[in-house]
Amino acid sequence: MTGPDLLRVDGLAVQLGRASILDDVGLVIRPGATMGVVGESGCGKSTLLRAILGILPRHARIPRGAILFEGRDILSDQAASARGRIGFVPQDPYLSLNPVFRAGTQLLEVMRRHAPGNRRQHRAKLIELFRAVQLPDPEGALDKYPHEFSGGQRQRLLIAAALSCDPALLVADEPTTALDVTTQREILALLRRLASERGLALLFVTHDFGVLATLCEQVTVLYAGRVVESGLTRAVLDAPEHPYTRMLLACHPDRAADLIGIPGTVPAADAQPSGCRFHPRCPIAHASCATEVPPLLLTEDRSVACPWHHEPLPEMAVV
Ligand SMILES: Nc1ncnc2c1ncn2[C@@H]1O[C@H](COP(=O)(O)OP(=O)(O)OP(=O)(O)O)[C@@H](O)[C@H]1O
Repeated sequence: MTGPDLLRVDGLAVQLGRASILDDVGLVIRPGATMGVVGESGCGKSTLLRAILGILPRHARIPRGAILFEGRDILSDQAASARGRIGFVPQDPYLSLNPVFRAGTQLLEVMRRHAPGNRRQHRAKLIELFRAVQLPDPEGALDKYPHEFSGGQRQRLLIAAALSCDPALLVADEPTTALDVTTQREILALLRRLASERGLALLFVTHDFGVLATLCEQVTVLYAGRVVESGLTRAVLDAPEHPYTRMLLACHPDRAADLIGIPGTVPAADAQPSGCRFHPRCPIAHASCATEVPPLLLTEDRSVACPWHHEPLPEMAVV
């Protein structure tokens, strides 16, 4: 792929008190590209999205790193407004709408704060977006309360809201986990279509390798707040190299289930192991893995943070 970067995260560290939630995290998304972020629960996926969206908890610190969006460092106050072109689709449509206000009232309020134009223009744009996300009765939808929509329809509403600021990047935190399987498929197909029709880039957090394979050209695998492997999704899924990625995938040959099954647990963020953070769970760990932080090595089609990635894993490494 060529062209300028749309989003570039460089050497990002996030701390909450003494806990190192993210360390030296980097990723690059080009305009119109799709990137998935995977890793077990607690690996820092949501924290990465929150840092990009500027919604980290108040006590979070960013001791190192940069987040460049359209070339501007959005961690600095002056450039924070550049985040206006990043749309966010939340995880749970049930929790993300206020039940006591009509859909139109809530979404028009979001547009009043973030989109240019007056109320009449915002209304017309919302109806057009409702059409684009295939919400039934787009005009009547503005006057309905959240409980009058199904879960899938609420997610469509929130996707329309995310599109209302004309984003160049749509960030989504497991936007289909609260939905049934059929609705999940429809929402994923919708996101794929919108992304390709509008030239939108997608940054997608998921637990689901099936979702990853269908929606994301590239993948970043996080473990305990660090990137362990990144590259083209097809290459990584077909031939994972980092022991962590290999074990994740070995647990889920159908690649459509939640990530469970690697012996041990993700370390607590305030008790990260020294050296490679995966070494206490790694079946091929060498002595140096406990002391030396492995750099990301560039191989032919990806980056991998393990000098021993060519070594085979012993059988029964996963439960
Ligand atoms: N507000 C907070 N205060 C303290 N620790 C936090 C806070 N938010 C997250 N953490 C810790 O940061 C680490 C990463 O959490 P994060 O939610 O980013 O992980 P995740 O990969 O998105 O997990 P999940 O898949 O379960 O959503 C975890 O150890 C978590 O306990």
